Amino acid sequence: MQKNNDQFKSGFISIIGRPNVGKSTFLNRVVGQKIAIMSDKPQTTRNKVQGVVTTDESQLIFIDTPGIHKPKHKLGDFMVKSARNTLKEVDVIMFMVNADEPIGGGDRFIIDMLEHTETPVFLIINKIDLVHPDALLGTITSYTQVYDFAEVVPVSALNGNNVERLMETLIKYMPKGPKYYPDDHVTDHPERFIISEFIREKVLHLTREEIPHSVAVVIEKIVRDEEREIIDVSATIIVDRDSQKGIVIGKKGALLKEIGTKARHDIEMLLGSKVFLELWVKVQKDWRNKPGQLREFGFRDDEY
Ligand SMILES: Nc1nc2c(ncn2[C@@H]2O[C@H](COP(=O)(O)OP(=O)(O)OP(=O)(O)O)[C@@H](O)[C@H]2O)c(=O)[nH]1
Repeated sequence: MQKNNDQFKSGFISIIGRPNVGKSTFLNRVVGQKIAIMSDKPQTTRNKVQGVVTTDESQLIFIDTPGIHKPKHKLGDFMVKSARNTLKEVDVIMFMVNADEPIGGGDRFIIDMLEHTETPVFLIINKIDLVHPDALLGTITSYTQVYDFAEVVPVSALNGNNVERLMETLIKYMPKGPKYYPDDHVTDHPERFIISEFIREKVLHLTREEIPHSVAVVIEKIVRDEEREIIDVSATIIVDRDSQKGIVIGKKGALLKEIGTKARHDIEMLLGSKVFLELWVKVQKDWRNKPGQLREFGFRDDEY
């Protein structure tokens, strides 16, 4: 039953943590739809992705911030700036860490960033399915010794263990507020962005360590062909170096074909239509260090 409007609670939650701690996995679990890219390689989430969870009494709006790390090049600067600014705007910060790894330099870097924030910070110990409960206590202590967390919640984003309790606790911290989004709204991003992320995800999965994060995907067109009842999608995969172009294409184009087949499947699910996907590969040297090109690929400094 819908509660009275003056009882409704809503707010914004930022998920931060070192790359690979499971932020996207968590988001996908609570939102219940594949909207944030998942990968076993670090730093695959580069744009802010919002997931919206609406219940009868509340609406939680999640911001999946890029993995915070010490900036190594221009792209890193964009990511850190974005993460830092979101911390000020939200109602709760979820600081997610790995249950099976000790506190490290990357975590301390984030904790330093949290020093000056007044927003309540939850310590989320993820991947508890990988550790013995006895080991958990030591991990918790190592974090609570260095920061005064508003809540400490161990979860497994993968199998859902304790996620429900985390959601209930989050709701407690939300202020009274409006329903910002309609009930069926799960993401703010246009289909274009999600499609490019699907393709990028396949490139990263299928090329393993050979292609680092130096890959961008630009969607050239999405056109519905009413007669053929098909959607034509054309996209360009942009890499740093000639050698990477060869890797992405593969022997006689085999890898590019596999990337295309897998991405097409996801895009068809998203759009609910048959899709014809055309992929190109282009070399654009050193694109990560050129602000002009970063903007062209969708990284906008002034948005943050
Ligand atoms: N065993 C286990 N694995 C998990 C859990 N949550 C996430 N993973 C795995 O950890 C890896 C990284 O998960 P992601 O969700 O992509 O991590 P992320 O924090 O979004 O990574 P970035 O986008 O790089 O910041 C994937 O292989 C997940 O399957 C968990 O609760 N248990």
